[in-house]
Amino acid sequence: MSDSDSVNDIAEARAKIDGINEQIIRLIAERQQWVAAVGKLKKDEGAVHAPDRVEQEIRKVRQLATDFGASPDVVEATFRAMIAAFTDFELDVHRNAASQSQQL
Ligand SMILES: C=C(O[C@@H]1C=C(C(=O)O)C=C[C@H]1O)C(=O)O
Repeated sequence: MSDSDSVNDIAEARAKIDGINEQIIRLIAERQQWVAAVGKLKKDEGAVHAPDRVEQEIRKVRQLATDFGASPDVVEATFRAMIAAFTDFELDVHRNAASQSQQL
């Protein structure tokens, strides 16, 4: 398979993108497990939103993007969207865990 600078077949480039999507989703699934763990450990719903932590992560991922040759703006936008979705997910996990512990 040719590299991204010399590829001249859209289907071949898209097959690469599809393979990368699969790797990203594997990592998202792994990330989800850890976000769920955090959601169970937080004391209350107010703690689920952690804006200082989000900004700290954004600073880190922008630097990592630069180190790896990715666009910091694309990486920031991607992470802001992902973290927003995970925060909603974490809120569900936290609520379920809280209602289960009330039933015990
Ligand atoms: C996972 C956490 O909770 C939420 C989800 C985050 C994420 O997906 O990175 C970051 C901050 C919070 O909005 C956390 O506080 O670490």
